[in-house]
Amino acid sequence: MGARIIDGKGFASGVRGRVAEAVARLKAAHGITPGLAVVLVGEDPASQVYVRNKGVQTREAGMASFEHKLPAETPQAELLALIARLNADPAVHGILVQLPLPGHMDAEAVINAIDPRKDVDGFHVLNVGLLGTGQKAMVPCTPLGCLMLLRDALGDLAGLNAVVVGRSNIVGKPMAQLLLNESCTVTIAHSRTRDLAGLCRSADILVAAVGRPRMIRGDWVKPGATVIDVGINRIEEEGRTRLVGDVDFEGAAGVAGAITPVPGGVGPMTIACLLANTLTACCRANGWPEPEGLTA
Ligand SMILES: Nc1nc2c(c(=O)[nH]1)N[C@@H](CN(C=O)c1ccc(C(=O)N[C@@H](CCC(=O)O)C(=O)O)cc1)CN2
Ligand SMILES: [Mg+2]
Repeated sequence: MGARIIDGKGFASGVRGRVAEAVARLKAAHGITPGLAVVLVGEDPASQVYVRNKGVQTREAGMASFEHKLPAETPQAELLALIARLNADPAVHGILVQLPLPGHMDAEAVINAIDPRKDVDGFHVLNVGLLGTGQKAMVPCTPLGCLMLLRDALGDLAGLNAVVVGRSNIVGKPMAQLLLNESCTVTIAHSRTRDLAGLCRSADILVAAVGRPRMIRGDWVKPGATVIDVGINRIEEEGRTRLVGDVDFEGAAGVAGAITPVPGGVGPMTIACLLANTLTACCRANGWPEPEGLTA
């Protein structure tokens, strides 16, 4: 195993510490506490864990946490009415609706009902457009976390060949956009891409976000490349449940220059960047300078 293991868990803890320091400064200087509202619809077990962790980490950073838990069968109009109240609430600087939503809801309509200035997930179509045109946006948390890890590992990313495997609105597309904004040469690959292995082997930066356990093999990785594994797949192996990424970690770590593990790589950056985005939204709402090193 030659690759440096990128410690996302440790890096995320540092980001949360910097957010907490900035929050303390805002409180002392202006008497304002950034507030994050998280909405969970239904009882999906993984979502319940993520929402609980968001609440805990929000409070640990000194911010106000508002949790709204609605039954799975809640009519969409009721969720939209809650979002309208949160949009109008001056104590709430960030709003997040946990995904996935129950099947009867139109996720796009729900997300686009959030005030874009409070859209700390960066999923609102206005923020997608702002990011796509290189303007100041709220940036989706997981890709923002990947970007922070890449900048830390590599410094200037300009001119590097980046391949993003996966084209979701939540990770793949915004990740590609962020890398393009860093002047990388970016290719988005997906299930219909031809010679995926060959394409991956051309990447200085390889981001895997496909949701298929260990799909990216060691011999798909260019020697010395930086591999960012966004996958979180629960598999049954040797009689127990294991969490694995979209990359064959053992194989890729023998070839790559640096690689994120699963767990403990990209995952913890998601909530750290949510806190950073909430702080950013609070600063922007009040016309204060943005926190340094916590935005794209
Ligand atoms: N509205 C949103 N919904 C969802 C998002 C999101 O960013 N916004 N992302 C995911 C879930 N998610 C946060 O919501 C999330 C996923 C994973 C982790 C994490 O820390 N993973 C750990 C492993 C945890 C485990 O054992 O399961 C890791 O990879 O090390 C945090 C947050 C979908 N929904
Ligand atoms: Mg991880």
